[in-house]
Order: sequence, then C-alpha cells, then structure tokens
Amino acid sequence: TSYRSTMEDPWQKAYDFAVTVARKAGEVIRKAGESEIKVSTKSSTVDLVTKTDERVEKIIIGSLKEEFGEGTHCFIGEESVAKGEPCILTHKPTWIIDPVDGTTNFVHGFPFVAVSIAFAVNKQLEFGVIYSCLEDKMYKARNGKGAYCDDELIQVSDVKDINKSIIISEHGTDRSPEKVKKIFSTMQKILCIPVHGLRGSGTAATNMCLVATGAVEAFFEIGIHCWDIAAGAVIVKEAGGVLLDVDGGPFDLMSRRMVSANNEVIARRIIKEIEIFSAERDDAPIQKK
Ligand SMILES: O=P([O-])([O-])O[C@@H]1[C@H](O)[C@H](O)[C@@H](O)[C@H](O)[C@H]1O
Ligand SMILES: [Mg+2]
Repeated sequence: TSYRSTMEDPWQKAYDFAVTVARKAGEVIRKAGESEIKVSTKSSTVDLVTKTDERVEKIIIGSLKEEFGEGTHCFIGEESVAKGEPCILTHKPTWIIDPVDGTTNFVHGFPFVAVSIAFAVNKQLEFGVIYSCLEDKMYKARNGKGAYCDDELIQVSDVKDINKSIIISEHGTDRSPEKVKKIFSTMQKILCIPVHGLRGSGTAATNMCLVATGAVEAFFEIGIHCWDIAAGAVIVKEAGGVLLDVDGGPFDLMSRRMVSANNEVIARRIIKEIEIFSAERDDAPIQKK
C-alpha cells in the first residue's frame, strides 16, 4: 500500500515535490530574464539581488509550506536570511534553498543560473535538487540512491593525476584586497602544478554538478553559504565524489568553505595549495545592534 511505501521511504514524496517546485521556479527565472532586471545590493556592492530572487524564494517556500505544513518543517532560504531570519540547522526536517544561484550571471545574461533545493533531517542531508534553468538540466540525488541529470545516472571522473585535471574556483563577493590576494595566490599555485585548466561557471550549485558529471575534477571555495552547496553536496557524494573542509578535515555545511572533488587524491592535492582566510560561519550568533 502507499502507506507502507511511505513508511519505508519517508522522504520520497518530499524529493519528488522538490523536483517539481525547482522546475516551476526555474520557469519563473527564465521568463523574468526576458524583461528588464532591477538590481539591488546586499553585503557588498558586488553582492547582487533582484526582485526575482525574492519572488522565487517566496514561491518555493510558499509551495513547500502548503504541502508539508508550516510548524513541522523549517526553512533556510538565502533571501529570508538576508532579511534577518535565522540560519541555524536543527534536527528538524529543514529545507535549504537558494532561489537563484548565480544572481550576477542572471543579471548579465551569462547562461548559468540554478535553483538549489536541499533537505536535511537530523542535520543530515537527505536529498538535493539543482535545476540549471537556462540549460534546462535537472540534477538530483537522494542519500544512498545515486545522482542523476535528467534521469540519467551521473558519475564523477576517474582522474587521479592532478596534472590531468580541470579545477573550478570562484572569487565570491568579498573583495577585500587581502582575501582577493589569497584567492589569486591559490589559483596561481594550482594553475602552475600544472593542471589542464581553471574554470568557474559563476554558480556554486552548477559547479558542483560539473564535478558530479565528471566535466571537472574539483570545485572549492571559501565564502560560499550553506544554500549554495547543500544540494550540490548530496549530488557530488552520490555521484561518487568526496567533500572535505579546506583544511582537510570533515566537510561542515555551515562553515562557509568546502572542497568537492571526484576523489580524495585530487581533493587533498588541492587542499595542499589552498590559502585559507576567515569567513564568519553561517550559524554564527547574530550580533546585537
Ligand atoms: O549569490 P548567489 O548568486 O546566490 O551565489 C553565489 C554563487 O554561487 C557564486 O558562484 C559564488 O562564488 C558565491 O560565493 C555565491 O554567493
Ligand atoms: Mg547562491
């Protein structure tokens, strides 16, 4: 019976629903990109936000609340947190949402923009859905059940030789000279290992899908947020990849930093070159004004 299957697989319905909502959200973003986009800024003059980010987050969270009930599920959404909602992962079923990952791309018409929806229970990520809406590619993965792009199983690359790899990194939105210097110093060292190439799509979510499909060997960044990487973390892991902290320790979703790679050999080789700088944790206590 459906009751029994629900009991055996309690989050399948949520997973399927997330895919539907992500597709719907992506359609809204695609349409919005066809007309004029009004841009505001957040943490810095290059940290962009648009009405579409806010509208799409409302659509996603609204649909999820309607389906799963307000009190029982928690929500961490990029634009809700920007407006002062808490960003703390508890044991409760929690949705982690980036309505528009790659807002700068969206504003400029650079063709990589993604909707990222992840779901965690007991602080463990259960599934992740990333809809790369301009390419019309639906990436998804459930814990223990493999990773897919448009219903085809995906796998990380089997390259172990760093000299034969492509690595992705991003610059983020903090442009303080000391941090930018470390970012470029790291990139220079990696480029000169040498690797085949350095890339960046402008969205962390899409970057992680590129690791998952084997198009690149690794993606790392300091300064990202949990909503940029939560869905991607499940997709990379289920595609056979690994996640680590930039210091080689275990991956921590709220730490604002991460290395995702096809295997541990590549991950640890990259980690050797990373110049770490500080980024305040996503779950740091909000400072009283
Ligand atoms: O602001 P947003 O476009 O949702 O997310 C950004 C993108 O993922 C970008 O690739 C990464 O470099 C930034 O750190 C993120 O903030
Ligand atoms: Mg983002």
